[in-house]
Amino acid sequence: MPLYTPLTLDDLSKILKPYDCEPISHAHLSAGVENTNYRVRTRGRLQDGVLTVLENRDLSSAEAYAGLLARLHASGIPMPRIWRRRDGGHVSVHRGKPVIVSDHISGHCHDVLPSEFLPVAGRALASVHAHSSTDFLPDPVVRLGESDLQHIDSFSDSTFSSWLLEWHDKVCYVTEDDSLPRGLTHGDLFADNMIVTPRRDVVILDWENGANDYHVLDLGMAVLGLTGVGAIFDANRARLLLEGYQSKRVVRLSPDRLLESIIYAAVFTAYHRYLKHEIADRASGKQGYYREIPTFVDSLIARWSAVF
Ligand SMILES: Nc1ncnc2c1ncn2[C@@H]1O[C@H](COP(=O)(O)OP(=O)(O)OP(=O)(O)O)[C@@H](O)[C@H]1O
Ligand SMILES: N[C@@H](CCO)C(=O)O
Repeated sequence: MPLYTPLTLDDLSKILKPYDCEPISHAHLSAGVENTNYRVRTRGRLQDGVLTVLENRDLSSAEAYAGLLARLHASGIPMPRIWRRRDGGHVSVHRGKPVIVSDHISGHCHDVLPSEFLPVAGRALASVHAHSSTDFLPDPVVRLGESDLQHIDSFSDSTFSSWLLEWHDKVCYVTEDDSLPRGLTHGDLFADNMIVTPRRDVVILDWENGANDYHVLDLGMAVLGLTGVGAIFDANRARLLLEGYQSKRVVRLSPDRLLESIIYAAVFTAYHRYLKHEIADRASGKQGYYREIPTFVDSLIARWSAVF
């Protein structure tokens, strides 16, 4: 992945001063595509940190995001603790870009979550959905608005544009049903946003899509993010994820509603992959990545009844 903001030990030393620690060593974490992440070992803190340059936020949006992370961590959500500066704030600025630091979580970040951890991931998502307050939660992020839909018309892969628009038309009603339970959602529960710890728990990273949204849509995103093997939906993996979720959260899931929520999450994700890797950043090394999603949706529809 591209390294948007290279940082030297000297840069880190300046950034970390308000957190009362001094960097000893640092290493770029190359897995993410949106932000720049470095792991840092410091004198002053026992636990390593992950320093994140929030590449797509201004200072006030970064402060709101950091405040959300701090509140959610304090309420017991399984996520890294964000570091607080001496002056009580969480955000520093490096060359005009906002920077936050969180605890580094030891463990393993899998490309494909091994199936034995799917119930654990389901339980972790249920604990997110059990969060009771909606104070300070951002508005839904997993949405395509009018300008997105107009933009799709201009994509040079016209087969893909038609696929996006047709499916959006069929399933967008899932974002408009106010009778459905809503509350805290993660909005991007893919394997690369989870660390499996040595205690075999799951810690959830990257809350950039965190919002007050429909739980079923978030569960749909998790099915999209965790049940594929290659680009193919696996009914047994979905069963394990849903069993874990339902072991902690007793809800009646409508298979049809969940299927359409997964497809909405798929349309949203495919659209953003196209924007990111085919238009905005053709050097990301992920060209053609969006094509996995229509393949996933075909296999999902063919195999969905095997889940129940
Ligand atoms: N607190 C942490 N502890 C351990 N590893 C971390 C931590 N934060 C990030 N990482 C590692 O860095 C990778 C990228 O992190 P993250 O997903 O937050 O970045 P991003 O650029 O926002 O990525 P994307 O938008 O592609 O999901 C993770 O997949 C994980 O391997
Ligand atoms: N989960 C997204 C990446 C954004 O975090 C994807 O698979 O394209």
